[in-house]
Amino acid sequence: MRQPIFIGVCGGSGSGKTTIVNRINSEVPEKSISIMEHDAYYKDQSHLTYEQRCKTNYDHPFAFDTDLFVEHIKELKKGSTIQKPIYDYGIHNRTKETIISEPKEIIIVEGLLIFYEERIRELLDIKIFVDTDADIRILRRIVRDMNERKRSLDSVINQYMSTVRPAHEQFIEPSKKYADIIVTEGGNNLVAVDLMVTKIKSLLEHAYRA
Ligand SMILES: Nc1ncnc2c1ncn2[C@@H]1O[C@H](COP(=O)(O)OP(=O)(O)O)[C@@H](O)[C@H]1O
Ligand SMILES: Nc1ccn([C@@H]2O[C@H](COP(=O)(O)O)[C@@H](O)[C@H]2O)c(=O)n1
Repeated sequence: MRQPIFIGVCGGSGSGKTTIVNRINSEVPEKSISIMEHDAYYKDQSHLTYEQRCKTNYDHPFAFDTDLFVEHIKELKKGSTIQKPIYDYGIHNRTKETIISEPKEIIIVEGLLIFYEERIRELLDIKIFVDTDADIRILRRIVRDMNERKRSLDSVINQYMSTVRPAHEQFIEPSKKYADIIVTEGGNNLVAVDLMVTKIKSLLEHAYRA
């Protein structure tokens, strides 16, 4: 197998990164893509109590174990299999389990800060930024965090004002300039999904022929 192609999908929280990645993944041949979520690499916080973990700033680069993330991406690039951490937003911590991630032809790297972090950015072959207005992002985040991440409305609003919004302005929005492609609206942008799927299928065809 040739070296994998790394496609980065970046954007603010609630922009639709996960939705677009899942859509692309469901439309390409089975088992041709591995997904590397930067969120899975939030630092292990087992030494802290739950109350202390609630106070962590999860939107700052310090919250992530980017060393391990970069090491794992490089392992995949070399053709090795990795043990990817599994993150549980409900307890603000990694679980004890890991999941095997294999070096497929296409590797999608997803996260808030993947374009901000130069050492991640430089490993990406194609960089896509999902650009969604702030009002839409916060509305989506309220619904998702209350339904899926067991958060109260008050906690979502407080977190948004104290860390999510400032980090978006400081780290995420300025990193948009590194994008090769800017996709509006996220997962329901079917034209963007179709373009990416077509590109990936063509890369796969060349990989099999090479
Ligand atoms: N185009 C869209 N229209 C409506 N809801 C969307 C759209 N894209 C994503 N969502 C919803 O918004 C929430 C956040 O989307 P998600 O893909 O998790 O964003 P991100 O990974 O960027 O934080 C999810 O509940 C998702 O179902
Ligand atoms: N324990 C945690 C860890 C992260 N978050 C928030 O998740 C956001 C990133 O995930 P997206 O799918 O929305 O990109 C980030 O903005 C963190 O605030 C959290 O709330 N709790």
